[in-house]
Amino acid sequence: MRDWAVLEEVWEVILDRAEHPSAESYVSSVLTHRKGVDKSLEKVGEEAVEFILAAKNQVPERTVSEAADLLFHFLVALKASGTDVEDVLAELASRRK
Ligand SMILES: N=c1c2ncn([C@@H]3O[C@H](COP(=O)(O)OP(=O)(O)OP(=O)(O)O)[C@@H](O)[C@H]3O)c2ncn1[C@@H]1O[C@H](COP(=O)(O)O)[C@@H](O)[C@H]1O
Repeated sequence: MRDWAVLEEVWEVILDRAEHPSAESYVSSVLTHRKGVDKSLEKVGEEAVEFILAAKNQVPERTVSEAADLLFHFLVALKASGTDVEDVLAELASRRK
């Protein structure tokens, strides 16, 4: 079993940063920004492209690093857009055959 717990940990940190913003926090800076949703969505697009290029060019280390960036910014974008991860997980689960 892979350690998916880190994804949950990062999600919990994002929720905490939303509730208790701090000046040093990148996540808080995005979530409290007037255009936070736009900023986070822009990062998702940017990181998705970087991930695609790394994977297409078969650069394993960069593919891993860009995949991590994409997952992180995707989670921030979910929070910024008011989407609950639980709903996404439930949707995925409902598609299981
Ligand atoms: N995984 C990350 C993570 N990945 C990237 N980043 C930040 O995201 C910003 C953008 O970095 P990228 O590498 O995505 O892009 P870049 O091209 O280097 O930078 P840009 O010019 O695009 O802004 C940088 O400030 C990075 O430090 C992250 N910031 C936080 N986390 C996680 O979120 C937690 C909370 O972080 P804070 O909110 O900063 O406390 C941390 O403990 C980590 O687990």
